[in-house]
Amino acid sequence: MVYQWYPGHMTKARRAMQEDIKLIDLIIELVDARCPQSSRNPDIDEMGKNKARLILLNKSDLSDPAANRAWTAYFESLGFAVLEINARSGAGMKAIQGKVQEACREKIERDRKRGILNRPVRAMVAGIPNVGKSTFINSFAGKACAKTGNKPGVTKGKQWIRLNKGLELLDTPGILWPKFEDQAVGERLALIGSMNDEILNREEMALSLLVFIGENYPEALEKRYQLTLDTAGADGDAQASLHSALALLEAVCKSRGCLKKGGEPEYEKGAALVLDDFRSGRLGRMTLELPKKEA
Ligand SMILES: Nc1nc2c(ncn2[C@@H]2O[C@H](COP(=O)(O)OP(=O)(O)OP(=O)(O)O)[C@@H](O)[C@H]2O)c(=O)[nH]1
Repeated sequence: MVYQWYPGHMTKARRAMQEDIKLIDLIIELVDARCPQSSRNPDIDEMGKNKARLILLNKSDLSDPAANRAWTAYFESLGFAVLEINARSGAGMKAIQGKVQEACREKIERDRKRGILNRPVRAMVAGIPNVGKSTFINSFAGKACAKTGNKPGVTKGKQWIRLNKGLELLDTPGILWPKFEDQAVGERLALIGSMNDEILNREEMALSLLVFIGENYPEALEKRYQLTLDTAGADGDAQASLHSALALLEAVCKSRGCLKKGGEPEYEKGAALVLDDFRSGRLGRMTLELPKKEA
């Protein structure tokens, strides 16, 4: 689905979410495990401040396992329940119930003190576009369930998916919009494919991705493109590193046969290939950002 980021759309999404939040106990916040900070909107912390929270690091099949652990520890240190999942394959789903209990411990305790026993936890899924909300709902609740709310004109009011005696899920996810705090956030969101590629410069994206990979996962370049990294130019000099990025893209083009008739590299094609290799995980599991260390 292609989204247009205009204020009217955002305001509407935010208002809808604020209404829905009143109905629930728990927010299940999906973030992209490849860039958990850039793919969340911290406004949710304000909007959902009185609600329990479970953060799901989705697409963890594509992210670096060590980074997943670092992010889990980071979000736990902020007081959230956290779980790595793969909504597409269903990996991690079995552990969700336990995490829901963990996140809602206070609510369950409060209910018990008031003599309310076994009141189901009501939850909503929230996240930015393309983070995997629908896939998660389908996979978690089962395809048949998630579709019941999808009948225009038939459905009135809110649809709840009863997952078990203890948990009900609002069938419409809350849409958050990304927060472009700085250029790096926008770049990471573009790299994971959560923005329309048409408006972006694929060559520039591929160049900065290649530099990032060369610095952080050099073995991936060797494995996928048979490139051995020449460290010349990696001395922090912007001009030099741009030069080496171009050299990298050129080498990728040569290695994968992205060449024009005369043998010149076809950069556009090579760039598209690098982006696709990254997004599909063919370059290996990678994470674009790590939690910031507290000073
Ligand atoms: N590799 C991988 N892909 C996933 C995972 N979860 C979802 N996807 C893919 O990510 C893409 C987006 O998933 P959706 O479920 O449509 O995301 P959404 O958040 O509902 O998107 P919007 O409807 O745009 O808000 C789809 O191509 C999914 O197959 C996952 O855990 N791993």
